[in-house]
Amino acid sequence: MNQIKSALTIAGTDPTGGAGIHADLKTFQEREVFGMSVITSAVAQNTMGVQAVEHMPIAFIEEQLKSVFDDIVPDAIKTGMVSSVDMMQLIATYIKDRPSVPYILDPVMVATSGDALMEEASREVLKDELLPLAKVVTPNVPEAEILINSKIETIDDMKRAARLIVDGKGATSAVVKGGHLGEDVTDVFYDGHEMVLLSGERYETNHTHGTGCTFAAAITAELAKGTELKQAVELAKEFVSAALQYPLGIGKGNGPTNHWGYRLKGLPNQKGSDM
Ligand SMILES: Nc1ncnc2c1ncn2[C@@H]1O[C@H](COP(=O)(O)OP(=O)(O)OP(=O)(O)O)[C@@H](O)[C@H]1O
Ligand SMILES: Cc1ncc(COP(=O)(O)O)c(N)n1
Repeated sequence: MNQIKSALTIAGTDPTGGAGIHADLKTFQEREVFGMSVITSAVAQNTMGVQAVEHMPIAFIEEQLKSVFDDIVPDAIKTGMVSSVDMMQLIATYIKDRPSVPYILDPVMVATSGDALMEEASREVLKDELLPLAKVVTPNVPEAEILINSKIETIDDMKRAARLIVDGKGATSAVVKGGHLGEDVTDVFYDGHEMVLLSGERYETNHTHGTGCTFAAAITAELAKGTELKQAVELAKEFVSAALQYPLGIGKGNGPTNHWGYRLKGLPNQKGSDM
């Protein structure tokens, strides 16, 4: 029997289940990877916005990390909401200690509702300490603008951003996501050699809560299973597209995505096998 692969998400919570840790674990499960989680911050939020945030004490985040790593070393690690400099520096030590485990950095800064999820003071540490460790970094357009300190208005700007993040800042690869760039939902993937445009149909839906988390979690699950990098990103794009194509219709605001949408579309789960 093949050993089941596992993935760890280090992120914040969403009690309504659409974003953060919850979106990640649902995605891992759908991709047949054993999901584990370390909570950085408990967020009282829903599809309408963020109501309150409690950050976990650093010592307790470390206890959680130790609990996981003393027992089950993950096959891939993803970070989402990591608010403070101290949290980033702690997490960086765990990632550096395991250079062969792919690390996926979703540089979550602001929720869809506009609420801040990362302290401004953490931006430089994210750029200097986490970015160079990342196998893939997945900024949306506003996040990429902060990473490169310049405006992004076109696909060419997205390509320039991806180049600066990889060639300039040391990530192995980047996907600059286009969900916030007008009518187009083209994402730009760059791995230092190849620039690939990932295009897809734009679905007219406000059920987009957790889209970014879901996309990065799908990449994480694929890398945990050993899928090649470009293929992992392409599969994740199909996964998140299907999650938007079949909205669930719940929530009073920006509702959650449908994590089993890809099954309705008949996309394969494991390579070569239909669900
Ligand atoms: N309306 C849409 N239809 C189809 N695909 C979309 C749509 N909106 C976003 N996407 C895709 O979803 C993924 C996440 O993109 P986006 O730029 O929205 O990230 P994000 O800002 O981190 O997520 P969120 O909007 O949840 O905060 C990308 O692959 C993007 O192309
Ligand atoms: C705990 C947490 N992490 C991340 C997001 C961003 O979600 P999105 O994927 O919509 O950008 C969120 N709203 N809450």
